[in-house]
Formats: sequence, C-alpha cells, structure tokens
Amino acid sequence: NENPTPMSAKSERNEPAASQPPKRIEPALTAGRKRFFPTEAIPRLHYNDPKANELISQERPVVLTESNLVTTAMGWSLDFLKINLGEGYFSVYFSDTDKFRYFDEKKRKDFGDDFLVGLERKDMKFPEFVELIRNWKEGDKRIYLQQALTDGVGKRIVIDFLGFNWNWINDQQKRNNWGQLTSNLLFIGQEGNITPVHYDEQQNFFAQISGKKKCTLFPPENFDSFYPYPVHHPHDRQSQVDLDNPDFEKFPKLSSIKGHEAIVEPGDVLYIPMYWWHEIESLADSGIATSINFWYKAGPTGKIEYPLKAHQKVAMMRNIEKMITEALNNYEEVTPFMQSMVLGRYS
Ligand SMILES: O=C(O)C(=O)C[C@H](CCCc1ccccc1)C(=O)O
Ligand SMILES: [Zn+2]
Repeated sequence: NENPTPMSAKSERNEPAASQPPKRIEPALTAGRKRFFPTEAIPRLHYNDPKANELISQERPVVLTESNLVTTAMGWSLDFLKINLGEGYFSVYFSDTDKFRYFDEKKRKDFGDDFLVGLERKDMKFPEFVELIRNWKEGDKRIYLQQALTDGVGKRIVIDFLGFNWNWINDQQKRNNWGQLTSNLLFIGQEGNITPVHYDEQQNFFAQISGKKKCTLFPPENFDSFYPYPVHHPHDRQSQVDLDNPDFEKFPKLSSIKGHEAIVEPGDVLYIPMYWWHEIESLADSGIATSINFWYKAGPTGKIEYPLKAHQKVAMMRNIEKMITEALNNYEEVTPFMQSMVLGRYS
C-alpha cells in the first residue's frame, strides 16, 4: 500500500470525562484455533504505567489499556462510515479461505499472478463493501477491507481523526526517537479472517475499534523459523509457512517457535515492534472486526553497536537480496547464484 501523507493532526485533545469503564472480563487466551507451539501472554498494562513505556523503549510488545487513542472512532459503524467516509475507492481483498496473505501490487507486475491462488483484490466504493459484508453467506469468498485514511475522507472523519490522542502518541514517537507517522490503515473484516504471520518494517500502534483480534507475535530472532518469501516476491515480508498446517519437512526450524499472544478488544492498543512477526485472527463470534494502525518509520540509526540486533541482520539480508536481484537483473538467476555462494561452502 502506498504511504499517503496522513491527514495532518494538530489538535489539543479534550480529555473525555473519566467515566468508570465496565469491569473487563478476561477473554480466555485459549479462544481461537488450537496451536502446535507454546505461547505466553503479552503484558496488558495501563497506558501510563512506567512498565509499559519501558517495554516500548525495549521494542517489546505490550497491550495498552485506557489510552483513548481512538475513542473518537468508536462510533465508526458501517452505516456511519458509509455516510462519512466520502466517495473514495477502497482496497478490498477476497479469499477462498480464511487466510489473507497480503501481496505487494507493485511487485506483482514483474512477477506474474500464479502466486495469487485464491486471493484477489478489488477497488470499490465503501457502500459496495458494506453490501458485500452484510449479504455474506457461507460459501462466499471472505472479504477484508484495507485502506489508508487520507485527505479524501468526509469532514466528520477528519474531526474524529483530529480527536485521536495525539498528545500521547506524539510523545511516544518523540520519546522512542521514531521517524515520521507514515500512515493510518483502516482494516474492516469478518470474524474468522486471518492475516498470516508476517513482519513490517515500521513501528506499529495497533488500535482495536470493534470485534476482538487474537494477535500472535514472534521476535525477529525467529527469522530462520518463518522462511519468508524472497524480497522481490509480491509476498515479501510474509512467511511461507501455514501455522494451521505446518510442513515440518519443508520448514524444519518451525518446530521450535514460541508465541507471544494477546486478545485485543475495542479500546485496546497493541504495540507491535518493528520486524516482529505477527499473525492476526479476527475471533469468531466477535462480530465485524475494525482496527486502525499507526505506522511509524524507524528513527535514524545511532552508532552501530555489537553484537548486532536480530532485526539489524534482517535489514542486512534484505539489502543483500535486493542488491543481488538488481545486479543480476533476472529473478531466475538469483536462486542458483545464492546457492553457488552458500551450498557446500557455508552450509
Ligand atoms: O497493522 C498491521 O501491521 C497488521 O498486520 C494488521 C493486519 C492486516 C495487515 C494487512 C492486510 C490487510 C488486509 C488484508 C490482508 C492484509 C490485520 O489486522 O489483519
Ligand atoms: Zn502487519
């Protein structure tokens, strides 16, 4: 997805009256599918808890409560959005299964379409999407809307957007020395939809608006266990593995993974550190799932310190793959080139 200039957000947030939130009933982390790997719970902390800020500064995942980051968007029902989102077009993905493995449209041109088994994307106006999701029945392709919020939206949306807790999140951006806010993506999908495990090259505050999502995260150290597609592949950054159908012959290192899990509910914000693998499942029986993410570029790299961090090695591998692919100028030659460089010599 293109990184549009996010709508400018300079506004003082008016603190809502501190009403006592209803007592939260802990959803059992066992909700969602059975897993072949062990998991541990991601800490769930009040957004002003110093421990939360400590985890964010250590680039470790944490669920933040009571932040009111996107409280003004809690009224974004399908009908409200239909009226106020404006006349723009929205990217809507269709899948024959419950999995929506994201693909890069730009890389698709050079790579052909045969990887797109059972997956497609259509641009449509929001009312058309609402019709589809409301008339959906068993047997229909599953649908998932993903669209960056940009200047084209209606003014009610702009007002709600300006009402986000920018004081807090701008402070997080500064305190953690992150780069610019590149985009806010709006996700609307059906319960049961799954975004398979992938990583992004941006820091992410992931805000849940409606429905519940089970988020399973793995550290960048697990790069070897997830066998990502080649960088030039449209599924760049996505893992080749299917966590619901693990092929341990093809992907042996998959057997040693351990997940960090959280179920985010409306009002929760999950910090997904840059380069951390994450799978997102919209839980069954929790209705249509709506989320907004806040993607930030990395800040400037300070002095290089050794030993290098895992995510720095991922960035190195990406740069080397890009360089080799560009220099050979032919995808078919990349595999034999890499193999002659490594097999029997470094393996
Ligand atoms: O914010 C992040 O980084 C996520 O990974 C959120 C994730 C959607 C990822 C992109 C996507 C959107 C639509 C269809 C397929 C993939 C979700 O919430 O499902
Ligand atoms: Zn992601």
